[in-house]
Amino acid sequence: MKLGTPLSSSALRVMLLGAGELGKEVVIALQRLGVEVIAVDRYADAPGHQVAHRAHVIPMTDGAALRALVEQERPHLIVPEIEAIATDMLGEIEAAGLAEVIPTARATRLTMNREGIRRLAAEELGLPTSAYRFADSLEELRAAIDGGIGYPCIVKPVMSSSGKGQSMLRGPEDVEKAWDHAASGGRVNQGRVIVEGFIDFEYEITLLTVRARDAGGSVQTYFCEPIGHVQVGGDYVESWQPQPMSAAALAESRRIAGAVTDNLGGRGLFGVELFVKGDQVWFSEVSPRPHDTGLVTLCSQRFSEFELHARAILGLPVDTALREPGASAVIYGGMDAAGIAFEGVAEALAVPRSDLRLFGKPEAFAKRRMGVAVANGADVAEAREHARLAAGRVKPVGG
Ligand SMILES: Nc1ncnc2c1ncn2[C@@H]1O[C@H](COP(=O)(O)OP(=O)(O)OP(=O)(O)O)[C@@H](O)[C@H]1O
Ligand SMILES: NCC(=O)N[C@@H]1O[C@H](COP(=O)([O-])[O-])[C@@H](O)[C@H]1O
Ligand SMILES: [Mg+2]
Repeated sequence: MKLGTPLSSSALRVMLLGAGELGKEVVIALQRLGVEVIAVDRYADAPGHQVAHRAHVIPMTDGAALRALVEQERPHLIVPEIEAIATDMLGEIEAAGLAEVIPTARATRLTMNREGIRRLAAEELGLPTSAYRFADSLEELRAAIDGGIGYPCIVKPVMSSSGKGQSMLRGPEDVEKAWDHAASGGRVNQGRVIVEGFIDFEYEITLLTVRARDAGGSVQTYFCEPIGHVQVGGDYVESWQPQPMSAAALAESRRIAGAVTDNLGGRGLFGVELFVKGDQVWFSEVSPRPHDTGLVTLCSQRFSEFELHARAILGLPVDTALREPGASAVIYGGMDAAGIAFEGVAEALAVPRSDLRLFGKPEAFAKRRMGVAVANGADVAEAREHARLAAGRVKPVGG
């Protein structure tokens, strides 16, 4: 893939579908390599819009609108950044040779819907996962739980992320509430849910896995050090790298991540989510793109997950080495308001070895991720302390 000069006839053009906090960092990484970047999202002034060469707002789940924009912009690469996209149209675009879809149109189709990736991992690849069933109505959901999943269990819309619409159920009295919550919480209301048996894991990790060309030009699989994280209500609040693991659990994690990403194919970085107990590992899900818990790599790796994604998709070699222990801690909006301001930034940055990203989202919600603190330390425990302290000092206030 030849790199050229942005905004000229030699430009290599990349279109991001989704321009949130993760996309913003990918845009910056691509621009550092002289790529012309077009950022697309469902709302105006998304974080990635603010740093791209051009910005567009379209309903990305509308296939016709997506095709029209691709024909107008003629990107060489299309890089999905969020799951809610008209992935069937991505398949048509790929088949027509209009653009290359990262990592592949099939990977984005399978992972946008929990059913696609779960059936692939568990039924085709035979990988260990929680028990699961799918349901299209409250009655079917009750029947699935009574018919074998049991309690506790977790209900999620088949299309959602960041914990939206997710509930943990402890008994029959929780079923109706969980169904209603799922119906209102998915990014695309499909009226279908997955119910999963609860896995009583010791810890959970994201294993960032990169499919990139080596010096000889063939695609190889590279693993980053495991990232540990804490989730509240299905959304990540803290992550750190490296997560200590037994040699057996690490080998099993790599086996699972290798199997899934080999099958999905293409080039790019994947976030493989795994649950671990002792030497036992369960596959949970995979993002065929940078992962929110991987924000920690902004301070812990030689190259962040965003830089690795940029390199991999451009056909360039990668280096997944850890630099030093690091951690990240999320900053939520804490209120529903547009154009908020942030106090305490100087105090936050006075925390030793800390840094911040304020994403610039035009509108805050109480539980919308508006920023993140990252920090290093002598070890993971100290890095976590620094990151938590820095994040806690940033106070969103009304604009
Ligand atoms: N079967 C399960 N057993 C135990 N915990 C679970 C299970 N499924 C999900 N969780 C918990 O909920 C979190 C979020 O679940 P999941 O990753 O499926 O949601 P998500 O909406 O796709 O989130 P994201 O987009 O942030 O990855 C998991 O990281 C884990 O902490
Ligand atoms: N777990 C997936 C994830 O973290 N995705 C990140 O959040 C953005 C959407 O945020 P928003 O809902 O605040 O617009 C996405 O665009 C992506 O950057
Ligand atoms: Mg997840």
